[in-house]
Amino acid sequence: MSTDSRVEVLLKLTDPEVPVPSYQRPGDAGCDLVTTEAAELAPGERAVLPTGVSIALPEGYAAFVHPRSGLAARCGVSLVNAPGTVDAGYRGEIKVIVANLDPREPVRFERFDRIAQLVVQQVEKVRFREVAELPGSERAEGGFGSTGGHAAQQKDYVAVGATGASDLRGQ
Ligand SMILES: O=c1ccn([C@H]2C[C@H](O)[C@@H](COP(=O)(O)OP(=O)(O)OP(=O)(O)O)O2)c(=O)[nH]1
Repeated sequence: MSTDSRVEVLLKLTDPEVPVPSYQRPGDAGCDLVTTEAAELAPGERAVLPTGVSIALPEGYAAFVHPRSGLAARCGVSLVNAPGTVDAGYRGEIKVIVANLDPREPVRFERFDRIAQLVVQQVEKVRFREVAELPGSERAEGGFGSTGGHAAQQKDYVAVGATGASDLRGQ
């Protein structure tokens, strides 16, 4: 009997030289994804980079493409859509939408540089039931800074379609 409790995910390499994504250390939540194309991003620029892998997740799972914090801290690299969502039914190559948020320095990726990490999670499917009134709660409609704590950065938020922006002020 197998003692391996890990969830099996089918993987196809769309680039045969790509290393199979793996966890760097025990306890890591994400496996690193590499770019198969070299790219240079000017400050503020973005690119959709191929990873050379496609997967078939079991039903009830999704994979999330997360930024790598080292790249973010050192180079200002983030993902435009962080976290990117890979649906269980998606069979195409996983792509990573990187952005260079550094205001001054360009960033260069070489082929097989690790640019993101993939976190696989179980996801619930819900069935929406429409009601006239929602049950009460302590937070009620408070949001967008309603608990305070960042007065120095306080700004007025204008919600698209909102009639009264004051509802959304963080105070
Ligand atoms: O960072 C990402 C995000 C998504 N995808 C792939 C897998 C996902 O299943 C598919 C669609 O993504 P999403 O649903 O986020 O995109 P959409 O803009 O809503 O497109 P669609 O209309 O195809 O759902 O694109 C990636 O490869 N990388």
